[in-house]
Amino acid sequence: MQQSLTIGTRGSPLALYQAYLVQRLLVEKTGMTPDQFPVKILKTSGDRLKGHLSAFGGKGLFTKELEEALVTGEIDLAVHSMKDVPTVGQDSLEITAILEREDPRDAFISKKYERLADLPKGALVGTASIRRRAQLSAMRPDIKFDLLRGNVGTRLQKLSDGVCDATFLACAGLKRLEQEHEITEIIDTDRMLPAPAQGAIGIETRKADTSATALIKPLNCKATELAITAERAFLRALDGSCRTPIAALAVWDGETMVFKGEVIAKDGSARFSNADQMPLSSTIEAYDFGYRLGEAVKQAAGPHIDWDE
Ligand SMILES: NCc1[nH]cc(CCC(=O)O)c1CC(=O)O
Repeated sequence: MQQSLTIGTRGSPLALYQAYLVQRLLVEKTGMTPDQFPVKILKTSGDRLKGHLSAFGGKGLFTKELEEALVTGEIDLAVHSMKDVPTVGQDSLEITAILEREDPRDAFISKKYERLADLPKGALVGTASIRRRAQLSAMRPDIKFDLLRGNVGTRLQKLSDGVCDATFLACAGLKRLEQEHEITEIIDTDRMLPAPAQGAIGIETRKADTSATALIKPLNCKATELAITAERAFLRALDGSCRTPIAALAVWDGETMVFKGEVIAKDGSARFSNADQMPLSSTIEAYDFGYRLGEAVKQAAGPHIDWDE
């Protein structure tokens, strides 16, 4: 009999869904049984705090404890939303597989208005995301913001309670939680470019754990891996933390990667973007491509953007 591998995850419904998705895929691929992939819930600092994520150091809030548990061997696999994974990680760990990406777009959700364009002057939007806030401010300087924190279900409940006029959530999470019917309007990526890696799930392992690596590797989706590599390289070139509003999306046109990335001032008053396309097939090419585009944006944005404070 094969050994068992413990899957570590946060306890939110979305995190749990993702952990059990990985368990199911592993069972399908390996012929092993679900109990050989027990799921262990860990609380992360991101699950405890209130307020703006960026005000708490940002980096790794939802992943740090999972990575520590991986290092100590308490768990063998960590399942992450790649959007929440810092671009600089632990040396002894690696993202071994990235699952096929779900819809990367953002969804506008409101009980009062049918479209984003219908929001009246001075409407109150609930979001803890500095990227969505900056992008929306650039489009609509009149909009007011309120922090809306908590997991997807909590936020939807608060919206129903009328604490704000609208919110934005990733389509991916809503689809996975079968809450797609909550979507009021899907926002095209030309209007709101998603966070780097939005919609992608990654599985992290210890580099030294070659048996886990061998089991996980077949779950990797190459097209998604290359896209996420480029988007995260763009992010890394611009900012190691998550305190600057940065967006990036790579999509495929056949063998050609079509990339767009941007950095926005927190108040939406300045915006620097870059787009390019290139046929590529290796992670090194994807990384270089995204990194170069990020460096160019950083150069252009320079003093116009408040990088960190
Ligand atoms: N930071 C929270 C977070 N991390 C990943 C997702 C959505 C799922 C995904 O992008 O894969 C969300 C919630 C949201 O932004 O709506």
